[in-house]
Amino acid sequence: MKFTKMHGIGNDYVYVNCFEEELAMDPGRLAELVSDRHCGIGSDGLILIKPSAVADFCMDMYNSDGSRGAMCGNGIRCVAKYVYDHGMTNMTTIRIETLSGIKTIDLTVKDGKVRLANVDMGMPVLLSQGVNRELTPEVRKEIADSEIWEVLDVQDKEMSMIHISMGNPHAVFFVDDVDNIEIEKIGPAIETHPRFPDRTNVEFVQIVDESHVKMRVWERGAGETMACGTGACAVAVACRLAGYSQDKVDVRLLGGTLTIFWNPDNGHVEMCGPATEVFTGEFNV
Ligand SMILES: N[C@@H](CCC[C@H](N)C(=O)O)C(=O)O
Repeated sequence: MKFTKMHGIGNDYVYVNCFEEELAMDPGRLAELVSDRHCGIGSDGLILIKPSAVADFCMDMYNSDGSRGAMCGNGIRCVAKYVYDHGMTNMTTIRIETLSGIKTIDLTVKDGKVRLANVDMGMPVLLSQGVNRELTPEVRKEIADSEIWEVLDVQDKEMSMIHISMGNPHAVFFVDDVDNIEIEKIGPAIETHPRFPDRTNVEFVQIVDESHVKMRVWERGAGETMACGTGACAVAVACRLAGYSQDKVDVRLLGGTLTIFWNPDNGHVEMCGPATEVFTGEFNV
């Protein structure tokens, strides 16, 4: 099977062009095999680039444990770069179908290659306290502090979080020092907490100033990763709701920085960042 290894600020996936390749096995099992950092290629998961009946292309993503993800922010920038750089389209505005809807990506191209991708990630949804409330510009203006937060009992400690969906769920916690979090211990405890029957992604965020924050992520189905695009969007929304940041914020992750803008006019979140192709190869299945 031919593949391409790509990453979005260190969040790395194996990409398979399904316009040309046929999968020899179930994609979840394949994701586990290719992701193995000793016996496979090594990645946070697998992303299939497929034809779409409703958009220009379709992205189908799997975490390294074989579970399917509805959306992947770093992955979608890489898919957009792949289809442009490999001559599958010459459009610089591309619509990509995902399990959480169609996303539009605007590409910045230099010397024939994609350098930056700006993704319309859609409207965030508040999940705290078990509600499912679209954060429209109107809701955002009137929402009360008491509706935003939820207290979670984690390992006998009460922790306040803001739970946001960006097409996939993110539990956001504010801390004083992200570098000192025991993420290997607390990450899985929150990911698999009985409060989240479908598990959740977990973010720890430290405020630097009104337009800069630092975060680390424990991803559902993958563990700690260098970055998470949907996670950075959820963090920016949580920071804005909590009154810690402005609409536009630079989110610094272990692998680099994403610029996130929560547009007050249409309620959509925009994510801007790079995408990188590392190598191509063949995997024996
Ligand atoms: N790394 C991704 C998110 C991948 C899916 C996530 N682990 C889930 O299961 O929801 C990103 O960049 O958004």
